[in-house]
Amino acid sequence: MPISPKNIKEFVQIQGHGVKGLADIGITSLPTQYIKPDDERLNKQKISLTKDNGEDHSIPIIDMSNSDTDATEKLICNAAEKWGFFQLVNHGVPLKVLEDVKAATYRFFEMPVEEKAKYLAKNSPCKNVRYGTSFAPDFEKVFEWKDHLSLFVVSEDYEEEALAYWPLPCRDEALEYLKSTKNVISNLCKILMKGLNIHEIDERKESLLTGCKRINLTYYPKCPNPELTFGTGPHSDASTLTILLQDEVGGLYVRRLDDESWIHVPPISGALVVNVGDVLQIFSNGKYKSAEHLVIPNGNKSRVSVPIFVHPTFNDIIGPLQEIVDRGDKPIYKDVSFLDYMKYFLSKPHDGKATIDFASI
Ligand SMILES: O=C(O)CCC(=O)C(=O)O
Ligand SMILES: [Fe+2]
Repeated sequence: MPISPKNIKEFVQIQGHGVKGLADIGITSLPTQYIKPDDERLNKQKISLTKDNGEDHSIPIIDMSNSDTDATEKLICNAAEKWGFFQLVNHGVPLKVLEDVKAATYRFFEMPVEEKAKYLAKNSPCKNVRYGTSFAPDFEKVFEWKDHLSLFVVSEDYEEEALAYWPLPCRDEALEYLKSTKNVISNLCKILMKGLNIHEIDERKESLLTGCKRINLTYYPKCPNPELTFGTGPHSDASTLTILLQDEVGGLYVRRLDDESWIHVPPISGALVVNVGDVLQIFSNGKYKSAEHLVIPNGNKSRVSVPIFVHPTFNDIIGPLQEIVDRGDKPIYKDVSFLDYMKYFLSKPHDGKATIDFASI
């Protein structure tokens, strides 16, 4: 079936075929709606090597099973300051849980369009379950080459809602992934707070850091011209922390904080990629940094990833943490409502690190 650029939006977004639908009918060149202007693309000059003269320059790889916990904690806080990104190995989440949620992602996206379309925003029986494409297609001039299923976890009794509404091909696996990552997430929060000299995490603080979560099952189909587009455009996350499971295909790049070049995040079997989000940069008054990152799709294979965005609740106000202000540090961010922050993030295309200006003083 030939597709003219005129009906791309109808086919991909409105009918819900997604970009996977375009890949499945075998398009051989990228529709113009996905082509980024030349000066915005990731060209080779902007990429730095992960290995140079035998030296490894990639983001830190941190082994959580190291018996020297002080040293591990320092590595984590240091990575959050200097990179905003690191990979965790031996984190305690069973490999099977990770493999199962990747397989479940394929199962969801391989369903017929009629099944997936039941979860489009206009059809979904639950507002916390959303199937969609690109990032913010209502606001983007150029779309991103990806489809996703977003599962929001907004309350303590999320399990009941999940059992009732999450799509069956991925429901149990996504729930298991969520449960199995709970410890590592709370452990990371504790360590990162300790690095700010905050030693007590009461219920209130726990909720501020991790009160809501969103799991995205993300599908980047094989792309006819990957060099002309983004699977995910340059952005930093609006989260406190993001825990990301990627498969073996690769294509995730992070912007280095020192020289602003982009560096590949090499897939490591069983590892979780962790990144600092804008909210933690704000909470820490700029000590921890949310780094920009992007995804280039692959020309030969589809790729899946499963991020968990960990964030405050939509009733929370975010700003530099009270302990930091009480210590006398001059706040560089003002208090803003997290709901407003999120609304702002979702009302524009991905635009690098610009969102955080919303909270800058
Ligand atoms: O798919 C990935 O590797 C990263 C996706 C991402 O950065 C995001 O969804 O915020
Ligand atoms: Fe991201």
